[in-house]
Amino acid sequence: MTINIALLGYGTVGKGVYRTIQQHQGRLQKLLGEEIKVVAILVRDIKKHTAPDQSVILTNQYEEIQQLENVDVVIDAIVGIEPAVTYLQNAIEKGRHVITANKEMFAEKSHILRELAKKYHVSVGYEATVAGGIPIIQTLKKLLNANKVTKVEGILNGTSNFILTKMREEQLSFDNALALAQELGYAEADPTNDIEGFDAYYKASILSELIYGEKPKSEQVERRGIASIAKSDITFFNELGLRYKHVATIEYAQSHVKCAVRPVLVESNHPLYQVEDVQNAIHIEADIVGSISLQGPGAGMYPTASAIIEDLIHLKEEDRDYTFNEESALDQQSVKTSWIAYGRSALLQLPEGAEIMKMIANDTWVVEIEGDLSIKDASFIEILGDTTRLKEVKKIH
Ligand SMILES: NC(=O)C1=CN([C@@H]2O[C@H](COP(=O)(O)OP(=O)(O)OC[C@H]3O[C@@H](n4cnc5c(N)ncnc54)[C@H](OP(=O)(O)O)[C@@H]3O)[C@@H](O)[C@H]2O)C=CC1
Ligand SMILES: N[C@@H](CC=O)C(=O)O
Repeated sequence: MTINIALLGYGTVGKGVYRTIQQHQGRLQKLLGEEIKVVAILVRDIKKHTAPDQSVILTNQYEEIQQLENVDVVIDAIVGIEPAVTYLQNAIEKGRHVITANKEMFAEKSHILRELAKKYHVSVGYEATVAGGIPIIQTLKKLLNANKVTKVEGILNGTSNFILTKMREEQLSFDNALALAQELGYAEADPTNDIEGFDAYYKASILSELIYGEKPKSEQVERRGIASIAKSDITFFNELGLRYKHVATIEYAQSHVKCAVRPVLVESNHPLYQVEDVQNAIHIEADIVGSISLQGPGAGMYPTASAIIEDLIHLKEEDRDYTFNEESALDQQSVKTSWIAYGRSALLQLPEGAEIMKMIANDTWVVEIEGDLSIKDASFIEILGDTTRLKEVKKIH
């Protein structure tokens, strides 16, 4: 018996999937009990490509793939909401399992595909949509069997973490670091998605739907990118013991999902401080188990292929609702958060109740507030980690 696959897209991810299936055929056969064969590949511009094997149909017409009678699984490694969602709907209606790496599409249209898949008794795999090679979806599904997840915090975009690391470590300009991320296959076709936080927001949204059964309302999401962070700021804060990281947070509070994607400053004893280059990391807080952290490559050809192959292995698993949204006393507690107030004007805008803890450089203060800061301004940057370790300096003025 053979599991026949149609691959939509033959770029970084599509090629990674094809090569992985070829190179690990023996292992896959042992796991699945069947041979795995890519029978067709869809691309947009056929002139750019050659079929990797004579037996593989290479086409730019989806209808050709839809008409094939022997396809069991369709893997989506193309870009954007349409035509991907229509292709996958058609595939499901034909009784095919689908696997997607396409976060933009899945963040928007997951409900349509999952409902349709239930009706046609097929599965929808989406491990590759979040955090590249980190098996976060499977981990959460296992965790959610017993736990209520109270908060998820993490670096979910490999490209922006790579850029921030290269700007700090190698003094690369923003543009050169981005160009390198594109060359390495980490960035999205439109890298605005990476650097402006859309990609991390799509991923947070997918996690939110799995954990809380609902997506954050886009108009309530604070989404800020990294494009305005200057190399001089990175160096300045690095010398004070703080690293810029682009962090996504999701939690359930006051009966709705709260989501933010923004640059923060991380102190050296915080786990995210060491998460560098294209690495992603996810910290999960859950009520029974406590805290769990996962770290691994967040983008690239083989890490993403690994996530897609995992979905192949879990193909016949049922999709069910994992959500526990009852609020606990813990959800109601307001915690203190630490911020850098950067520049004299920031100090003048401090909200009532804010406490100035110390001055760590000229015109740079650590302040503490209850809960989140309502002022969304670049002169306030949240700090993660132990701020008592930051050195106090004498006031200069
Ligand atoms: N790169 C990464 O690290 C990761 C990417 N992803 C997601 O995986 C997907 C693919 O990413 P990636 O491989 O990097 O992208 P690439 O740009 O490298 O490749 C995209 C492929 O899809 C094909 N394609 C795009 N649009 C269409 C269309 N409308 N019809 C047919 N074919 C189309 C392109 O064809 P052609 O070559 O002819 O232009 C190309 O082969 C994206 O949704 C991305 O968000 C997810 C996790 C990680
Ligand atoms: N562009 C994305 C690719 C993986 O999801 C990223 O950089 O994280």
